[in-house]
Amino acid sequence: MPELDLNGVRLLPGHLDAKAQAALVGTVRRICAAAPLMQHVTPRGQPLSVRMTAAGQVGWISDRQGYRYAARHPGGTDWPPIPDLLLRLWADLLPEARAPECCLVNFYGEGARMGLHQDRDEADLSQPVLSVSLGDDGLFRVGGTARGGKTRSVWLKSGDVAILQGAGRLAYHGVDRIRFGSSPLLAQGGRLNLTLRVVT
Ligand SMILES: O=C(O)CCC(=O)C(=O)O
Ligand SMILES: [Fe+2]
Repeated sequence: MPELDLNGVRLLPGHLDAKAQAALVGTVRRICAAAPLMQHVTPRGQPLSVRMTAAGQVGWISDRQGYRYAARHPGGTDWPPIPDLLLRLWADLLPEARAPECCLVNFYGEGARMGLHQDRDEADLSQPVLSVSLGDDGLFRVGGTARGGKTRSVWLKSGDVAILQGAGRLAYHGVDRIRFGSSPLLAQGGRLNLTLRVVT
């Protein structure tokens, strides 16, 4: 399928075939076994609807103390390593970039969403963020680099890859809703989104 440009965010529809998607689900299950999915709270104590974990040297967490990258899962264990499959995908698509240090795992159950935000907790914003969607369709909204601008929405499907880089690196983005049960990939339904990030 042809590549799309959403306010500088590159979208590669159907980049991963069914076999690659199934293999990635296996790697996510292994990550979750070592570092269980958690429902973080915002600094004000509001629970996020998306459940999260991570792989890599650091993982993104949020609690009463704030949002940040942390060297350990809140349960006290190290984050498991980033799966080779994902490291290869990154190297193939982003040969110029530094190696990713975090793979954030987002799980959207029925009704979960993510509000519009910029990804800017990373130190070097010249480095891209690579996102992989697996499972149920998610309605992805992308705006410009200022809050309140015009936005565009597309349904992200299982196997789609998005790259936030250059002009799109600081684009506001979020997930308004998922079509629960739209994909057979996860037997219990839901959407997984994996983002690879250079953090330091
Ligand atoms: O789920 C998605 O497609 C986007 C996730 C996201 O924006 C994030 O984790 O920062
Ligand atoms: Fe984001």
